[in-house]
Amino acid sequence: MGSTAEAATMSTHGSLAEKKPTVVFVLGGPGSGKGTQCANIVEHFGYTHLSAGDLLRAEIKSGSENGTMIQNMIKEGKIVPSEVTIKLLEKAILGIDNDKFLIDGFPRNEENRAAFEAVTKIEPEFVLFFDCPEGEMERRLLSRNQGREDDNIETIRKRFKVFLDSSLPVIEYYAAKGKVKKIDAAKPVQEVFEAVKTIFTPKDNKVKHHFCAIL
Ligand SMILES: Nc1ncnc2c1ncn2[C@@H]1O[C@H](COP(=O)(O)OP(=O)(O)O)[C@@H](O)[C@H]1O
Ligand SMILES: Nc1ccn([C@@H]2O[C@H](COP(=O)(O)OP(=O)(O)O)[C@@H](O)[C@H]2O)c(=O)n1
Ligand SMILES: [Mg+2]
Repeated sequence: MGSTAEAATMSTHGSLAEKKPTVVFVLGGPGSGKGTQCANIVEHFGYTHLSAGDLLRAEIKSGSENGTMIQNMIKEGKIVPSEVTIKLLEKAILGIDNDKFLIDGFPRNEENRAAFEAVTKIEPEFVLFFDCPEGEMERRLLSRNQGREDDNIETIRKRFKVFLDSSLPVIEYYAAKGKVKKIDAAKPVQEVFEAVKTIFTPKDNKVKHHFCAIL
């Protein structure tokens, strides 16, 4: 998490439309395990993890002029205007010397999606979608213990509604383009990561492993 906060304060050069990094969007309901699995992917596959929520929380802490507005929206489970979030993502990506990024928790609505596309001209490689029943997500959020102001039952219910009304349509948009890789996220962390690994492992590697196994 520290790395996203640091990156957000680093100097920037050029624009995202120029840098054109490889981007994977990591989506799923609140508590589906996006952050947990992104940490695993970073360790094994050389991506940099950027959580839109972490960047927004760092922006509140930095005392920025938008801080109070962001804080109020997060408390209500609402989606912060794209302009703010995209600026933070852009600054982070341009400040990090890598060309492969996991963008976690973004785009969360149609406005996020269309604005990112218009500003950066970047199409995601694919969209990783962690599919998890609401009851399981609720249990996880209520025991997350990270001191988050939005992990209370009242805000959690609002976040679930925003997910169904605004975020699922974005996933459906990419599904219609054949870009969604759906994962059953209700299983234990390690089992979910086995499924994630299959997606990130290059195909020729899979073939090699297969031959090694039968030799
Ligand atoms: N597969 C899993 N099974 C059980 N608990 C999980 C699993 N994945 C994550 N968790 C826990 O659930 C909580 C939410 O996970 P997190 O990765 O923060 O989700 P998200 O970023 O999607 O909100 C954390 O406390 C995390 O440790
Ligand atoms: N693209 C985004 C991502 C998060 N957010 C805000 O940040 C909150 C927390 O997002 P998060 O991704 O850290 O939450 P989790 O899904 O990880 O639980 C959301 O409920 C929104 O209020 C946003 O406004 N726009
Ligand atoms: Mg998260």
